[in-house]
Amino acid sequence: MKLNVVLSGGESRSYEVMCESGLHRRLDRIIKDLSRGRRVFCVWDRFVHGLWGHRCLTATESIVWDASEQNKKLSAVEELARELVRRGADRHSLLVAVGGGVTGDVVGFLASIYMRGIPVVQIPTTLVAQVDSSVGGKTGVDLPEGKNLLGTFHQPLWVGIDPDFLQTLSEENFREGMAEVIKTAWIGDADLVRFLLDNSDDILRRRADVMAHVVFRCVEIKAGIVMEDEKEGGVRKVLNLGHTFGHAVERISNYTINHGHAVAMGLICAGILGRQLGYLDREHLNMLKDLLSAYGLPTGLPSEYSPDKMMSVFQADKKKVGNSLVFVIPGPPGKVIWKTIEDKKLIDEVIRLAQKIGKIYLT
Ligand SMILES: NC(=O)c1ccc[n+]([C@@H]2O[C@H](COP(=O)([O-])OP(=O)(O)OC[C@H]3O[C@@H](n4cnc5c(N)ncnc54)[C@H](O)[C@@H]3O)[C@@H](O)[C@H]2O)c1
Ligand SMILES: O=C(O)C(=O)C[C@@H](O)[C@H](O)[C@H](O)COP(=O)(O)O
Ligand SMILES: [Zn+2]
Repeated sequence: MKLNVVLSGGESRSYEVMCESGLHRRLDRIIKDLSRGRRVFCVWDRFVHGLWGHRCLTATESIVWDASEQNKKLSAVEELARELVRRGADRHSLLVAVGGGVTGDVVGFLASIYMRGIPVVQIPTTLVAQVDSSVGGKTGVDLPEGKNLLGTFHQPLWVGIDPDFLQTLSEENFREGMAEVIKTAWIGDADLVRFLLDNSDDILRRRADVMAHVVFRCVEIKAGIVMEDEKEGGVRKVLNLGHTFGHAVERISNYTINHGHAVAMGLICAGILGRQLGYLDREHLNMLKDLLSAYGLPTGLPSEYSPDKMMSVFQADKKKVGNSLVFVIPGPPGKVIWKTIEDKKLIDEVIRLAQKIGKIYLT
């Protein structure tokens, strides 16, 4: 399965996303063709290299790095850049990011600034990266003050997704990816939401054909939004559903809560906000909760994420306009809006309700 992401500027700014089981075996050949004689450097997540490095991209020069959210920071970008210089990478070189969303974001960012910008190919190996981060060109690193506060838009030259990579993912990381799948389905496709509810056993077993369908459909939804609004001037904000709350959770936890779990908590908060505003009915809020629960994801907010702490971290949210916070709010599956919320008491109330949602909405 393939699709083209066509950005404003036309064909010259389009790129292919290929999703195919077994693709990892063809990557050396494909990258060689894409490189057109340029030197290629594959930057691998060290852990993924240990699992997959002998099975693919063996003909390409490798650099490994210790990928983790704690290491998604500017100093890691500098270290990798210096390694590239030592190895003779120049402005005609091509980078290939092989790993999860952290590797994709960091290597994408590095590519966007290395000698003022070189191309990057994304080879996503986690579910988060396959359904979300490898497509759309957002790159970046965290600051102690907040998530992804330094970054660029740098669209990849090509994206190669092989659902086979998902077979070696830990249970926790697979479930984490399901939070972004649920987010994407809720934004763009009521049928996919139904599919996720009806097929949780096959999905949790990572049945290859089912996963290929889920991953590709998410990529189609995300690519459609990115094609409409590459740099988040408008509709792309919906891809941030659950992220205002989620990013605050990540930051408050000092990045010890992983992105997917934080997004799951954020989706519940956003759902409660939708309910309070009369945009999401009780039945659909319960459906969202059931969906998260079917995939073993959090369905509420732990009590340590108090309204005061959350409020102070929201100040670093990139969707803020002046002093006003902008929240993405779910309606029924397939319908999402964004809205400026001035009423701080309402957000306070939402956070409190998220801490006891089981009692309030399901009895
Ligand atoms: N740019 C975007 O649009 C975008 C979208 C979504 C998420 N993100 C970012 O992505 C990051 C989260 O991504 P992630 O969940 O992939 O985290 P990650 O890259 O840290 O990977 C999670 C873990 O899985 C391991 N791993 C990777 N591939 C594996 C495989 N095939 N088999 C076994 N283990 C494997 C990694 O070593 C790591 O320990 C966050 O920083 C988030 O902000 C960015
Ligand atoms: O691609 C997008 O746009 C997204 O918002 C996707 C999110 O899942 C992702 O976590 C992204 O990194 C968040 O971006 P940010 O601009 O809120 O930092
Ligand atoms: Zn995300």
